Amino acid sequence: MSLKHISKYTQEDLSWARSLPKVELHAHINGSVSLDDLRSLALSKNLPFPATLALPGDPGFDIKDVFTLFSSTIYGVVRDQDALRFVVGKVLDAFQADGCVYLELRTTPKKNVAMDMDEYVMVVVGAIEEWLLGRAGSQEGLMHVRLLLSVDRRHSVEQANQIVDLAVKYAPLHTCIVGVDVCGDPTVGGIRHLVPALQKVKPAALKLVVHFAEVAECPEQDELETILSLNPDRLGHCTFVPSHLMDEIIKREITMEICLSSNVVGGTVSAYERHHLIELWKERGYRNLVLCTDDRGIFLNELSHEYLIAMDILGLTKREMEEWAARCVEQYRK
Ligand SMILES: CNc1ncnc2c1ncn2[C@@H]1O[C@H](COP(=O)(O)O)[C@@H](O)[C@H]1O
Repeated sequence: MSLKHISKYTQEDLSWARSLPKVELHAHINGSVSLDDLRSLALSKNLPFPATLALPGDPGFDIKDVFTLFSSTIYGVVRDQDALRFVVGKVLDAFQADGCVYLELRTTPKKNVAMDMDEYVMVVVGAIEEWLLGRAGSQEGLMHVRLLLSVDRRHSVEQANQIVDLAVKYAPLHTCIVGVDVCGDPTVGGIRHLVPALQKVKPAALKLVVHFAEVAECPEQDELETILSLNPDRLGHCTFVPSHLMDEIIKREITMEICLSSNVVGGTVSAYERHHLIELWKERGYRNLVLCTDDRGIFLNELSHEYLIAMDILGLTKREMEEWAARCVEQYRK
């Protein structure tokens, strides 16, 4: 797993990577909070929290276990407004401490006993605005924070419509809301049924970001073509993209969100040294790539770790890495 992998770096390397101004575009809120923070939260609310969990690094841990962690543990704790506010604050603190200067979070609005989807979005937005207000005028450069509302591939088209409508409704009122993401366990179900809802995103001047070819077994053969027909702004993972579609992505200069540790720890890529980033960077010469953490609470991967790992597997110098990071900052932190 990533922490073991980065043990070869010196403290000086880590400090350098942390001090580098960085962009994070692919971070799920409930996957970015640390399990220790969730444990404390559960304790303070008298909620059950398993003594042992299937965790990254355990034998046989794979991407299915990530989704089990969400359903069996994390959502059992993050289930009211207080908990959600706490989680958002912790995630923002963590990214700021890691040298992130532009953070695009994403989260799936949820209806539960404590709130409906609309209230869920307002709690997240309120927590972000409060966090930013609390740091206005501080010595540290203020991180820019933006938010995508996620549609889960298991949602019905009605749920997806509700989420897209929330993004359309709130984006003009809250500048942090910038678009819609499509996420969820990639091993279950396709997304064709969601197309009528997703088609409304771009005409509303919102970004469309989609998890793309994350696992080898694509639920529906033509799913990838369908996604590309929606003209997405960014694609996440892009692990199992057939060559002709990769040509198309590159021709259109779509940004790819590269999640090294998520893919390796989740077992969809067998080793960092075999990650598709290497082919994209070296053989295809593609540069519209942004390193991301995905679920740093689960994978224990700071964004600065991802930078060190990428530098290592691509054989880049610190200067080259600084140039890459600076290009990302220039592109996203406007
Ligand atoms: C590992 N790769 C991944 N691939 C696809 N979707 C993922 C994911 N990691 C997380 N999520 C999605 O994000 C939700 C948790 O954050 P929020 O409750 O929305 O903040 C998960 O339930 C899943 O749908």
